[in-house]
Amino acid sequence: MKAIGVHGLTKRFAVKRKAEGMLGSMRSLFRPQYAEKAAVQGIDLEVERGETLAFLGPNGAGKSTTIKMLTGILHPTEGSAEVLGLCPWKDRGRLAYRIGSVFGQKSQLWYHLPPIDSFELMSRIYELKRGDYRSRRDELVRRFELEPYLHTPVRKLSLGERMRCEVAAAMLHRPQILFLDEPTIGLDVVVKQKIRELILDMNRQEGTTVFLTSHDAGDIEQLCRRAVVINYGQAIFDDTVEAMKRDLLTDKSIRLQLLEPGMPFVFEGTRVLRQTDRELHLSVETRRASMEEVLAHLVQHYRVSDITIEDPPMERIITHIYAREEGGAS
Ligand SMILES: Nc1ncnc2c1ncn2[C@@H]1O[C@H](COP(=O)(O)OP(=O)(O)OP(=O)(O)O)[C@@H](O)[C@H]1O
Repeated sequence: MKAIGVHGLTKRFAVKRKAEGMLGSMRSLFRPQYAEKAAVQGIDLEVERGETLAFLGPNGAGKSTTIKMLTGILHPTEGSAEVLGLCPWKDRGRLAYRIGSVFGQKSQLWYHLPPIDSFELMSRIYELKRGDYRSRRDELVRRFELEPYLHTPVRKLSLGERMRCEVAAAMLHRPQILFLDEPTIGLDVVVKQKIRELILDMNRQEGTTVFLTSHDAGDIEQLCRRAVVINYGQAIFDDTVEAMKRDLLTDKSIRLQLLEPGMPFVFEGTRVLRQTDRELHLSVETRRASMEEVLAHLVQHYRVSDITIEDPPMERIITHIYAREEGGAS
């Protein structure tokens, strides 16, 4: 069943054009001139219920604007969208009962209240039955380990503590879709990991659809099965995260620990990144050199104590997609 269907979704903003110089500034003050800026340009997208989708793109690509349209915060200039069978900007109120959102840069909790009071207020806003609310709250407090912070005003919590409360708050009413805009920004690795595990748990146990934007490769790899990449407001890639890695992984890295110094390494299709008496670090272009042959060559010519083979980091893969688009290749 479909969770999200989007056709030709477009958003253009009217931005003030500031004339140069003092006189120009005065003129724009009294007679402002506007130009159109296209933030999202005709996006088509279908997301099935229970899917975990990474919605990716460089800064300013139009990700947040798309999420704002899908959650009903913004009206599009053109196009249509259906989220859980509702039009987000026309049925924003009804949709709010069925979706949850976390904006990493913006708190949804009441700043001066402790989280427990925010949860209570939200339960009223979402009109949850008392018994259901209490059992859900207690379950989330246990899973997210929130007990120590429940009674501390949000303003006194650390970013990591607050974000755990934010994600729990977004899940209080058992949303069918969770929109996450940079949910782990600024968090340390341990808290990031915890938040990812909790979101994945929700997806697996409750079938929650996850729509995530993030610049964090770990979020994408660990949370999402599918990736859509947008640039200049248009979708330029739509496939599984696995396929994104497979198609674009044109190199691998091999790191050897050596028992004794070896000869300078030379092999067609490879590049030496570092060679010392005890270490050899190579990059292998897999379209030009077979990994099997490179490994056989290494074992034959060097005394090896340890060997590690690594894929390039996700950041590089995504950078590659953007660069490919910039270069006009398909
Ligand atoms: N209210 C607005 N008025 C004018 N322009 C806007 C407005 N909101 C967004 N934009 C512009 O629309 C474009 C897309 O912005 P958006 O915030 O959707 O990008 P993003 O992909 O979420 O970027 P980031 O990764 O930096 O968060 C940007 O060029 C931005 O400056």
